[in-house]
Amino acid sequence: MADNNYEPSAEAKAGRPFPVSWDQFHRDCRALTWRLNEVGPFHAVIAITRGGLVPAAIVARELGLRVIDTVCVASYDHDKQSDLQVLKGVSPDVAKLGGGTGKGLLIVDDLVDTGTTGRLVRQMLPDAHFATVYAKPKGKPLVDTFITEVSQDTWIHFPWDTALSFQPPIRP
Ligand SMILES: O=P(O)(O)OC[C@H]1O[C@H](OP(=O)(O)OP(=O)(O)O)[C@H](O)[C@@H]1O
Ligand SMILES: Nc1nc2[nH]cnc2c(=O)[nH]1
Ligand SMILES: [Mg+2]
Repeated sequence: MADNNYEPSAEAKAGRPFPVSWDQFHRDCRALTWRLNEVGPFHAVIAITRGGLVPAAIVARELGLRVIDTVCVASYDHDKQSDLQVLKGVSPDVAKLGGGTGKGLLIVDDLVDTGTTGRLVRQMLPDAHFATVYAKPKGKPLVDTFITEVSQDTWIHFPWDTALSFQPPIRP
């Protein structure tokens, strides 16, 4: 029987796949850190889980930062966007370091897409610096620093979501 409730996933709607290798991701995170180094210094890094954990670790290593916090949010169930849920906010110690408004704090995420997640963290910490590795046009205005812009119809495949697999040759 036909499923009349079928709703295409965000990935299917985006259409254009953009696979990123570990190597490429590491290089892009380093490039991001070179830019952030011009903006800092920062008291602490706040990773937006889960995707922000990997770039936050690399950025923190490069900037010599050892105070790392998380804001835990969920907005996509695999690739279907649902209501944004805040599962954990900023820890009181780190909020204090940022004077309550986030001044001197660095928020890191892997990407901005529609900007829903970015908007929420900006509301929580309006004076923090918000950095992402990748940015799509709708979310770009929310980010202070990013490295690579991709089109809105691109779906980024991160190395922790993918695995090497056989590809048949183009000409059989
Ligand atoms: O700009 P938006 O449209 O809000 O999309 C961007 C957010 O979506 C992804 O997170 P997701 O909620 O899928 O969770 P994850 O980080 O745990 O993979 C990504 O890591 C960003 O945080
Ligand atoms: N992996 C992945 N997650 C997302 N969440 C919102 N947009 C994207 C995207 O392009 N790739
Ligand atoms: Mg995320």
